[in-house]
Order: sequence, then structure tokens, then C-alpha cells
Amino acid sequence: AVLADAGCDVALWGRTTATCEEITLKHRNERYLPGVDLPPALRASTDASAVLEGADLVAIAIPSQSVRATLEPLRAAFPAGAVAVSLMKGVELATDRRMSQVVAEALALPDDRVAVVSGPNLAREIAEHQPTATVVASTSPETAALVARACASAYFRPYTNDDVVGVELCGAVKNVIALAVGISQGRGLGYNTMATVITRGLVEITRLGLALGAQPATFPGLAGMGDLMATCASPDSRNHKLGVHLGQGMTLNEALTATGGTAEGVKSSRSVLELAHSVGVEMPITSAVVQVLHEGLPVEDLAPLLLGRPHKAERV
Ligand SMILES: NC(=O)C1=CN([C@@H]2O[C@H](COP(=O)(O)OP(=O)(O)OC[C@H]3O[C@@H](n4cnc5c(N)ncnc54)[C@H](OP(=O)(O)O)[C@@H]3O)[C@@H](O)[C@H]2O)C=CC1
Ligand SMILES: O=C(CO)COP(=O)(O)O
Repeated sequence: AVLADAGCDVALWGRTTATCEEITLKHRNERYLPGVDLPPALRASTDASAVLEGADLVAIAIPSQSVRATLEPLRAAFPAGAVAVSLMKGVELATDRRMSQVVAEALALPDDRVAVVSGPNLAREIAEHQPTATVVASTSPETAALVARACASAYFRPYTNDDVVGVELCGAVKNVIALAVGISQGRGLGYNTMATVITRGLVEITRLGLALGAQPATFPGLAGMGDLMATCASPDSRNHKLGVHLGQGMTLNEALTATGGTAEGVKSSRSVLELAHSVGVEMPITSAVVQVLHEGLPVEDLAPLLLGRPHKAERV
């Protein structure tokens, strides 16, 4: 819808016939965006080859852990010269790879034909044309500029960036921090706790990013602080919501069912922590979230675990 509103000729590929027909004929997607009118020019089909034919730009928006398996069969149909755009905010569990790396590998594309879009971009608000901005990152300035031109509209403002590593890590790790904020809110804790988790969460994101070669300026930007704020503040965020359910005492399975949709931080928390271990970076909030979600740590032990660590200077 963003691309169509920006003037692009857009075809969608989906795997469900009824959803594709609903989008093309009724300009609605009631399951994912109830009540939202989609641009009438949007058309959708389950025929991937037909949708990909002649495309200049291919935007990919599916759950991170399904990207490789979904894209590999499409490699032969991927249009020569087209740019792939990753909208995913996760890290592949089996390989600890960022999504632009998975996309490039699955489609056999060079880095300069891959871009990443990430920022404070909650889907429903965008679908309602509420103003927001985003970051378009690519190792190629030409590719980033092409994607930015394609998606810019009266309600959607893209900024280009060459720091793909930083932008992608911001998008993946903020989901883990939003889970921690949700857990604290589910336990009835207030704004001091929320601000502490967000601020120290940004420190974790920055530390990991710098160790992996990201640029410092990315972290206070839209993909970093911007998306962290949106996701941790919004009751619509799936990661935030799932954290609230856990904080209120649900098991992980109960919380996944109650939340619905994809909460990327659940799986990516593990791959992010593995990445941190691989470069010797300490991520106490991420580690505590992994322990609550996957290792049986009771939610009431999360805060004592974090606050009981040895005291230290703030900028370490
Ligand atoms: N929603 C949001 O506000 C934002 C999401 N993102 C990121 O975009 C990515 C996709 O998220 P989102 O769109 O919310 O995810 P959803 O869970 O809403 O799924 C989106 C699409 O992925 C398809 N899908 C689901 N599971 C699979 C699978 N196993 N294999 C292939 N396709 C599948 C769905 O198809 P079907 O209907 O047939 O199941 C649907 O068309 C995530 O990485 C997320 O972090 C980024 C910014 C904002
Ligand atoms: O990434 C998002 C907003 O920028 C969406 O967050 P959730 O995946 O938690 O819903």
C-alpha cells in the first residue's frame, strides 16, 4: 500500500487464494488490517512467477524464520536486475544471519542489490496514512535512493543510510527489548521501569551493533531509538503484547496464541544472544528475556536478576 500510494505499479504475491481475491476485488485484507481500505490499484495473486515478472523492486515481508525456505524456490523467477527489499526485523535462528544476508543468499544476489527498510513503522498506523518516517539502508547509495524514491509519499518519509548492519540489528533487537517492557507492564510496573529498560536496551543494541561493525550514529536514529520507542510504547506491537501476557502469568504457548501474528523477538532473542556471545558482548536484558521465554525463569525473578548484578559506571 505504501508503494502504491507513492505511485508505483504494485502486484502482491500471497499464498492464500481467498486473501489475494479479497485484496484485488474488495481492496481489503480483513484478517491483517480490519477496516482499512487498501489502494484500489493493488492486485494480488498466488502465482509468484507472474507477480515477479518485470518487477524493478521486490519487497519481502514475511516472518524471518520462513524467509530462506520461501525465497529459494523463487530464485529462478527473480527478475534480472531487480532490487530486493527486506522489511523483516529478525535474525535467522539456524545461522544467526541478518535478513539482508539471508535474502542475498537465498536469491543469489550481490549486496548492492539488496536494501533494508526499518523504522517506527507499525503496520496499522501506516495503513491509516498516519505520518511516519523510516530508514532505507543499502551498501549501494544508488539502491538506497531508488527504494527511497519508490516509497516516499505525503505520509511516509524515507531517510537513506549506508549502515545495513546497524539498521538491521536495531530492528531485530528492539523486539526483544519490547518483550522485556511488556513483561514489566504485565507485572504492573510503571514508567520508571519502562524508561530504564528502553534506555539500557538501547545500550545493549548499540554495544552489539558496534562490535559487529555498525556505525554509532544509527542507534539514536529512526531505526534505533525511533523504532524502540514505537514498539515499546504501542499496545499494538505483537512483541510488546506478548510480553504483557507473559508478565500476567501466561505460559509462552498461551501468550503466542493470545497475541496472534508474528512476534519476531521470541525466536530472534536466541539468535541475538548467540551473536552477542560470538563477539563477547554482554546483553543482560536480552539474556534475561531468553531465560524467561525459553529456559523457565519465572517472570517475577527477571527484575531481581537484572538489578542484582554488580554495580558499575553508566558508560561501560
Ligand atoms: N506488522 C508490522 O507492524 C511490522 C512488521 N515488520 C516485519 O515484517 C515481517 C513480517 O511481519 P508481519 O507482516 O507483521 O507478519 P505476519 O505474521 O502478519 O505475516 C505476514 C505474511 O507472511 C505470511 N506468512 C506467515 N507465515 C509464513 C510462513 N511460514 N511462510 C511463508 N509465509 C508466511 C502470511 O501469509 P498467510 O496470511 O498466508 O499466513 C502473511 O502474508 C516481520 O519480520 C516483522 O518484524 C516490520 C515493520 C512493521
Ligand atoms: O516493527 C514494528 C514497528 O516498527 C512492529 O512491531 P511488532 O512486530 O512488535 O508488532
